[in-house]
Amino acid sequence: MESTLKEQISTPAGGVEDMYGEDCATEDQCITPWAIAVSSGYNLLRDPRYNKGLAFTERERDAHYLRGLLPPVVSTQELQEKKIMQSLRQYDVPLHKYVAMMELEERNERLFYKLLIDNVEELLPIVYTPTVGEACQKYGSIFKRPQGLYISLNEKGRILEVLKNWPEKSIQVIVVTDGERILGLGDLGCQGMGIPVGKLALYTALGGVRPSACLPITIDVGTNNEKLLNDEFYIGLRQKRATGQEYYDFLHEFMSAVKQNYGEKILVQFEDFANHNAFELLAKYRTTHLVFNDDIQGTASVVLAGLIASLKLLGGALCDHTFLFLGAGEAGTGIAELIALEISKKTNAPVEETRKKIWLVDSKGLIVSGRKETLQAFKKPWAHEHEPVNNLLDAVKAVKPTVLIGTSGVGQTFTKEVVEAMASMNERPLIMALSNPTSQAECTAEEAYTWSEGRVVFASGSPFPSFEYNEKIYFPGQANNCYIFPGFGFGLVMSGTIRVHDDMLLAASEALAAQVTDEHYAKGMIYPPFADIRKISAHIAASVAAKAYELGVATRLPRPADLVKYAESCMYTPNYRSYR
Ligand SMILES: O=C([O-])CC(=O)C(=O)O
Ligand SMILES: [Mg+2]
Repeated sequence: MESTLKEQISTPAGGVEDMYGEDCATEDQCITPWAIAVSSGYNLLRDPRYNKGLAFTERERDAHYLRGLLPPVVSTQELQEKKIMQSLRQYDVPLHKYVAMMELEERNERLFYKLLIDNVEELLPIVYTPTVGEACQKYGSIFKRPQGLYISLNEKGRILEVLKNWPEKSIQVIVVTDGERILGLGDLGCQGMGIPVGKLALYTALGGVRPSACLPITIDVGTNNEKLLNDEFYIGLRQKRATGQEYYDFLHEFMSAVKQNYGEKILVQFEDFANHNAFELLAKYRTTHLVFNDDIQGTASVVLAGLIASLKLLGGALCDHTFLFLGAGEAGTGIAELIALEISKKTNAPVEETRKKIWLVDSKGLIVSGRKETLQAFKKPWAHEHEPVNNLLDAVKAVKPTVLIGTSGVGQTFTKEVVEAMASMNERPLIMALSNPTSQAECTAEEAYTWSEGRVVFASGSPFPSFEYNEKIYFPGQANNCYIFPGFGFGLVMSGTIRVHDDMLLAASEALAAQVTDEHYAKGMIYPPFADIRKISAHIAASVAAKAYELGVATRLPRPADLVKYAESCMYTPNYRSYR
């Protein structure tokens, strides 16, 4: 009985499928069909997972009690897509587009993902950075229906019960935040929920994880944001953040409940935690759970990919370059460590040695050995021998970097003087202004190109449009972790991997860099276009899975022979299914 139903479920997209069936990444990830509550008639139109709106066929309208509930016309998904794109384009305000997209997701999930996949370059800045940042700031007013789980201190001792309230049972990926450092916008408390929701939308659209397997979670331990605490529309706990033992005990209850409820292969992505918790949580859980910190590891992997690719434009090997960071938090130290690791693997030099060409500046100036005693643990490896230097411009002059990377969360810090100094020392300086959203970028693409007289190789965390300067068009790259985490996570899930290893991050970087072609290099690009992201994610997933098999942490056996093909065949596609 079960095998017959599974055959029905795995009918190729476009074929007739029992509407009780879920589309599933791999056969053993299928939910047993009878476990799904099925609606018909009016409720079917209200069920975003199955609703097709005007695209229900005559036969489906008869079979599922929809006659009269819809006007006579039968539309196609393509026509629906065209109509919604047209109406989205009429909004001038990005936040209005964001709200319209969220409403679509709540109305018709497949249409939402079809739009996002087919128009990724246009819609990414709406459902993701920069607009998602503004959405979080105003989440109290935007909030209509829960898009994920809210786990607050009120649920202490009952987190397992709360997880069971979520309607979907076969979860593969959780993105969790505690809202303390949302992008470069600071503590947004419970309103940080927009971030896990946005990240998981990309897990599906960019990486191919099916929507029902994704669970956004916001842990609410309070907020120190006075503005929110005094905002009558604030949706979170109205108290200062719990810290210390209370915080760690609560997080521990959460991590234990997650593993108990979903098993060993559930991927937990930590997102936008503050530095002081992010490193500790990652270090604590990476040996017992399948965890990934996007801000430390995902950002590191995407930046390393850009650096590997950029060597075609800059020349030399990675070990020939000197790196200077503004910002020594999760992103800065995460990237620095991965660069040091990659150089170490390539040159056989110990990491302690390869770190020496990587310098970091924090709010107090260059991190140097004289400051070692007062530094937080994650900064200590970067305290090299040097006299004190207390600002970025002087640090650029002292260190003479070939690569300058901004991860401070503070906007407009790559001033004209800083960019000019980089350009005076390097024929082709590489500058990455990674802080998000756009308002926090260290400089704009336009500034980087004009101040360097068009010589810079530039990438930023949030998108900038192409820019014409001296009759030449420049294409800034978007060094955002969304190139990595969807494919990375998909690779872990499809191979049943139980632990993340740094070598998988390196594998993901290499896979992404390998997708940059001569055509892209000719335009000065060091990242491939987002339009190809599904293919890119399949390659990243395959490389990550291959590494997991090599390391013996992948449990899905036998290993598929062609991992790229396997990844592609497992990916969720948003085309409508036919219902019997
Ligand atoms: O969300 C993004 O665009 C990138 C990211 O992880 C962050 O800035 O925290
Ligand atoms: Mg983040």
